[in-house]
Amino acid sequence: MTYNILILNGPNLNMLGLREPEIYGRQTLDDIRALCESHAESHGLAVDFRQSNHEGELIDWIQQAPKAHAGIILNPGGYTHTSVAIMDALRAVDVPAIELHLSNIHRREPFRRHSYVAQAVRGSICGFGAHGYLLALDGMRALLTED
Ligand SMILES: O=C1C[C@@](O)(C(=O)O)C[C@@H](O)[C@@H]1O
Repeated sequence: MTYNILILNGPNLNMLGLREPEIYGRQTLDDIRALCESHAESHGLAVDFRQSNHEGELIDWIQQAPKAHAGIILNPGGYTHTSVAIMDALRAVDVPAIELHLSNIHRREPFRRHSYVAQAVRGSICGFGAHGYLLALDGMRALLTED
């Protein structure tokens, strides 16, 4: 069985490669998409990889996920720390979700230590750069095959 995983990227992640490379690395979001697609393929998963700078669009995608996706991996960008609405959307759908950050949000400014999204997900991964996406795919596969 091939599980289709929705990977959502929030605001400013389209700027990866240019954006604060000392924090987020030099890989672009397209590089990360390619890494995810090849990792997924070799692990019996399919990925639907998306990015939006708009909170409502991310919420629409979360709401629609149960129609086509077995799990959600979400890097909410700055909405991590502000969005009750994204937390509520994740709670509204019966699909397991994993929160992901490239940087270690616990070692940065104090306002990044709080995540609304963390309260609506099965687990969180942060601080491993682009490799975190692959860890999240492995974690999602384990969740789906153990459930
Ligand atoms: O946009 C981002 C990226 C981020 O989610 C990360 O991947 O490390 C961490 C957030 O605090 C920040 O606003």
